Amino acid sequence: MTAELNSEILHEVFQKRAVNTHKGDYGRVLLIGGNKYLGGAILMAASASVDSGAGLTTVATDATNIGPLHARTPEAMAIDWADTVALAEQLEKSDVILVGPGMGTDEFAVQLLKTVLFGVTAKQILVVDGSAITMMAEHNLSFPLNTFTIATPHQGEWERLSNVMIKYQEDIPEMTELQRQNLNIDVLVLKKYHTQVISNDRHVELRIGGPFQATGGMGDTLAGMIAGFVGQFPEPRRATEAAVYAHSAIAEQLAGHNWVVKPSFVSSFIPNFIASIQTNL
Ligand SMILES: NC(=O)C1=CN([C@@H]2O[C@H](COP(=O)(O)OP(=O)(O)OC[C@H]3O[C@@H](n4cnc5c(N)ncnc54)[C@H](O)[C@@H]3O)[C@@H](O)[C@H]2O)[C@@H](O)CC1
Ligand SMILES: Nc1ncnc2c1ncn2[C@@H]1O[C@H](COP(=O)(O)OP(=O)(O)O)[C@@H](O)[C@H]1O
Ligand SMILES: [Mg+2]
Repeated sequence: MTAELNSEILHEVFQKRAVNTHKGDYGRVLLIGGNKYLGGAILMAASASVDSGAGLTTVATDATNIGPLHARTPEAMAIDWADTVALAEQLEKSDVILVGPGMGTDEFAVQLLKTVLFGVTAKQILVVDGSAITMMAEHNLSFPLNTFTIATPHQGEWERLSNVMIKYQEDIPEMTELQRQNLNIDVLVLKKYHTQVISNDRHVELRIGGPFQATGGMGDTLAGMIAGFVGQFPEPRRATEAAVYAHSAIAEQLAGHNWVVKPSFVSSFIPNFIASIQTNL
């Protein structure tokens, strides 16, 4: 039975911060994506990670995106994703790695994705989104065996990756669960109207949110939130569920006075939303 994902998850996951802590205690998050044409995707993921409260956010992206990133989100650090030495250093020291938003699917992107999939370790958490999911499907790549992996496909991306057609995703959820296990995904966030979050201990469904979220960048923002949440809150399954719930709860609040809710608008309300549930005072 699929249970409803409700606001209780927020109270379970959001924890008051201990006073004697510092940025190193709240996650070193590395976001990899944004080619020359899709830089906005990784910029949106970056602001979502920073606004979620990640201790340190670093972006590995096409060099053309670094100036715009710094102008919009100066809290984030950046490296040129073609700089193999800087990339290897960041890959080694990060706690959470998100790969895929706006990455594109060209040969450079495929090689970069392989570097990430082969380079992650058991101490890290990997979040795979967007173009990275499409490339995994196209090139038959495997998720790493020893790294906790969260995949965030929309239905079209899940169809490519799992070969479960969208109509069967709806009618026969058991096929999706079987493929989640076969593909070695620890948490599957199957994004759609009524997003599902499926992990080995439970299967929950989101029943808030709405078509005011049907705008490019909404998933890139969710991916950045998930990275920021798993970087700072314990238990990545529950932290992912909390991110999925908070993302749509914020959008729904904003939809009261907005026809569409811009993804960057959602991000800007994350700190306020978390504080409405949990304060540091
Ligand atoms: N400003 C930017 O730079 C943006 C960059 N983006 C990036 O562009 C790349 C391609 O992603 P896209 O998703 O746009 O394109 P894709 O071509 O990968 O997927 C979209 C296709 O999937 C189908 N589909 C079926 N069910 C769906 C569902 N429930 N939700 C969404 N689509 C569904 C759509 O009809 C469409 O044909 C990704 O890396 C993504 O991160 C997008 O996020 C859009 C904004
Ligand atoms: N009609 C809808 N109702 C609820 N949520 C929606 C709706 N349309 C889109 N969303 C949400 O918006 C996000 C879109 O993600 P995605 O398709 O990856 O966007 P992008 O890649 O453009 O950033 C998902 O979280 C999805 O659940
Ligand atoms: Mg997407």
